[in-house]
Amino acid sequence: IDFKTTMASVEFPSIFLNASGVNCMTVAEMDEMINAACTGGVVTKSATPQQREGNPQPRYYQLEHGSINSMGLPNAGFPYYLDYVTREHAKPTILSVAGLQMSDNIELLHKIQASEYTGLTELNLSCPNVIGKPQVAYDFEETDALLAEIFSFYTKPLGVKLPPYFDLVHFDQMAAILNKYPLTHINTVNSVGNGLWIDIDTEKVVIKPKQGFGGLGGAMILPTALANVRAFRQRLNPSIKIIGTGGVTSGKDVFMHLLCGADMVSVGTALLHEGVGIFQRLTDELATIMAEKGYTSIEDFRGKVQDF
Ligand SMILES: C=Cc1c(C(=O)O)[nH]c(=O)[nH]c1=O
Repeated sequence: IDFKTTMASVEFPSIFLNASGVNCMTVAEMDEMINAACTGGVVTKSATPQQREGNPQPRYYQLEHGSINSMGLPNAGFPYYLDYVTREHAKPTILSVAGLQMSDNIELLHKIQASEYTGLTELNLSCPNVIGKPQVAYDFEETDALLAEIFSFYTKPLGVKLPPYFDLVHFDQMAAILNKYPLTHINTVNSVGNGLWIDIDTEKVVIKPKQGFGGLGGAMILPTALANVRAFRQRLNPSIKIIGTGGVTSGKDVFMHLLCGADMVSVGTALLHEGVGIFQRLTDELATIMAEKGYTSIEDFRGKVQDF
């Protein structure tokens, strides 16, 4: 069974990607993603105009059923990632960018528009860990204004990385905004913002930044991720594809994301813990499920989750 897929006329040899932020900070990590079996390509760490150290450590902690992080957008800086994605690679790249304010986002997209890069870009509207900065995608007016400004000049393939929403009216409002713009895709969900975990022996929080508040990932956020994938698939123009992210640790989870309508699936927390070998495992497990059910193509079941 081949799991290749096409998004914005870019052919991905597999539906699997890394979640931005995991295994994608350096050339070595991005090359490892591209060279690994069963990956569709690589998504870069969200790039800011300048290189950033990020928040003080410890800023990541593994929980029993997931993770909590307040990395603070550490990255090598926009030129580093633009240079990487502009070079030839065996598989496609998605350049992730995250401004620290509106003007950064506009500036970065002007630079990409003017560059040689013709691949996909993903605008991260959902970083929960830049101290003092709200997630743009929770401000509907700002998101609308930003996309209007961007699409007044940007003509290359562009998607957005969204935070999870938890209210059906918010899905309606956000989808109505997104449907106004020629987006190639949405990537949903980013981490569930500002969770908290405590070590009861020390009675202290487990990460240093933001008094222990950080974005949640991993198995425990799978139900939230599935709801966001399904809700946006139901509401968005079919031309806007969906990268399903959040909570994937097994072929079953991939199958559920696809049933909800995901076109591609990305893996964060589980990739960090298992390494790039996870993509062969997810491929094999998904193929086994499909064989058991008599499906020969993802199109046999994509988006076909049934109501009760
Ligand atoms: C880009 C910053 C992000 C970060 C971070 O660098 O703190 N963590 C996340 O879980 N999601 C993000 O979008």
